[in-house]
Amino acid sequence: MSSQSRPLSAAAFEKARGLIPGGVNSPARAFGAVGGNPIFVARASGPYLYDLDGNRYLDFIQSWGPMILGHAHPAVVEAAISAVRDGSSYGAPCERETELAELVTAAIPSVEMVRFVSSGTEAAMSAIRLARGYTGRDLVIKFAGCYHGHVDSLLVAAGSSALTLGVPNSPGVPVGCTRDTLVLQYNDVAGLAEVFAAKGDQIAGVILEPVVGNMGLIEPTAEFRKELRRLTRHHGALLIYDEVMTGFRLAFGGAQALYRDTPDITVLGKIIGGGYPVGAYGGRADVMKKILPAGPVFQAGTLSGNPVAMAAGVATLTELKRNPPYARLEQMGADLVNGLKQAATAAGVPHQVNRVGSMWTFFFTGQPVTDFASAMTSDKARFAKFFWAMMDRGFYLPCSQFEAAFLCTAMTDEHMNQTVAAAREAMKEVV
Ligand SMILES: Cc1ncc(COP(=O)(O)O)c(C=O)c1O
Ligand SMILES: NCC(=O)CCC(=O)O
Repeated sequence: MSSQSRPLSAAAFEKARGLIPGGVNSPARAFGAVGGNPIFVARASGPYLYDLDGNRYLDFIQSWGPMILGHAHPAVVEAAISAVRDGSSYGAPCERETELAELVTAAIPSVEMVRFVSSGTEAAMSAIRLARGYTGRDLVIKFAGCYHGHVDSLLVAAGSSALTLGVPNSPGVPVGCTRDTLVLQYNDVAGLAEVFAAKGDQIAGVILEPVVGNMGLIEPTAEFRKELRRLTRHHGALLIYDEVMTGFRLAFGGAQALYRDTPDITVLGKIIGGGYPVGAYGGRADVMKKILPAGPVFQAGTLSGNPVAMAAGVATLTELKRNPPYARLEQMGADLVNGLKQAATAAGVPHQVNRVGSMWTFFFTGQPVTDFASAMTSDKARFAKFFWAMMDRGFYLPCSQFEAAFLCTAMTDEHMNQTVAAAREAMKEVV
């Protein structure tokens, strides 16, 4: 595909910028790290996005993860339409909530009970409050470069757009809100042991992305996971897996199924709402029963358990259960990444590619990427050039080096081949 022209997107962005800060409702989509204007999406279908100017892109963002079945999957569309016809929100319980809760708890054994909210941010915030309420302790450990939404106490050394746009610790977050947040390096077993030795009896919980997507994709070591479980258990702290990205993506039961881990609390979002606003947190029944009105820990929401989001979530999980795509996504991911590595090697571009299943990141660095510091060795200017070289060929990659890319079930081997062929050309433009 030749270089694309986007005057209508440019005009739409200009107009939005006068009305919406930065022209966007979430900074991750502003193209801040790569320069230039974001595309404005007119519609999306299967693996493709179409912009206002009529250009088509193979979409490796997939709404930052939720659209594992691709855009506008017929079963999800039907379920949502049917739910809307029954009324969009009640502020009263309905059976669609229980139906999704049944699917989630059956898929993830550590989640015996689940509470639905409206975003991943809300879910992570509530999970932290629950851990503190349950243990009667204040300290929470998080890891540099992990992102858990924009809740004040977790917006410390945060990944995703906070990192990309240079505000891992945002103005407006009072020191008091983050005083009880301890930040460690991902995969740093010695650091973890040290903090638990010093403060173990004050630690309410440890929250992490069990596979990180928000500083680019980073895998946990087996030792790190093992020590996390051992130390939290030993010291009476709760282990919180933030599976907003990985839940129902890396396996039906999430990263914890892949690794056979058992966290105390799991944070969910994205896929479980099938593209509608949703979040959830769940875990051991004795812990979850501390939430109001079963227990004293407050958490509420007008649109929590929204029937349209529940219906879309039920349709998505039902489809994933009926036709498990994980083996095929794994194979497509492996083929794609091998092709990208070959393209980079042929062009003499130093690189590291991290991948778990259908999530991957191509880092422009020669050094293995295992934590925040090694992710930072990437050549961001080269990444930006590659991003635009791929955009111009019709491939929509994450617009930051520090984000994961996603595959969806609507993609085929042919799409992977096309992507590799485009990358071969694009790599020549970045050296
Ligand atoms: C791991 C993780 N946790 C939490 C969140 C926050 O979710 P949301 O954007 O729905 O608030 C995100 C993504 O944004 C995420 O990737
Ligand atoms: N890693 C980025 C996200 O997952 C969220 C996108 C957004 O905040 O728009």
